[in-house]
Amino acid sequence: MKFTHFDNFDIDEAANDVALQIVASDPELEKRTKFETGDIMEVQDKLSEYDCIFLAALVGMSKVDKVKILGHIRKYMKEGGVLLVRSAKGASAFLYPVVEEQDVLGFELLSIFHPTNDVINSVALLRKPAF
Ligand SMILES: C[S@@+](CC[C@H](N)C(=O)[O-])C[C@H]1O[C@@H](n2cnc3c(N)ncnc32)[C@H](O)[C@@H]1O
Repeated sequence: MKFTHFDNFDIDEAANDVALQIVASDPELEKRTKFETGDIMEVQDKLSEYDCIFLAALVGMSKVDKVKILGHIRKYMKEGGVLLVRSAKGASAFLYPVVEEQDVLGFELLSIFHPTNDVINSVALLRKPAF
């Protein structure tokens, strides 16, 4: 992704500071990357600017919070936009919240992938339908 711009939202300023230091090791990537500190639940119209949104596994630690955050993102993201949600299966569910089909109402579920190697997180690929 040589021309893609990345906007990162994290509620924790320290997490963004560390991420910024990592990205700064690649000056060309740094130019295309922004970090904003704040609760994703406070981000509204800005979400409609993105073709693709990645939701980190630990954003929404309980099922109730995760479903609320998924609903918030669905409300504001662009129609036809893609949302990649990290999930878990088996023992990794002790560490990370599991996202199931019934949690992603209003999205088109494109794919769920459960890795069988040493990668911990599963991923669900969703699309907001274009009406
Ligand atoms: C697995 S870490 C990802 C860190 C880093 N932003 C990245 O993408 O590599 C999950 C991050 O989600 C952040 N987070 C949790 N709840 C959030 C929320 N409601 N809004 C924004 N960020 C949140 C935490 O502060 C934590 O840094």
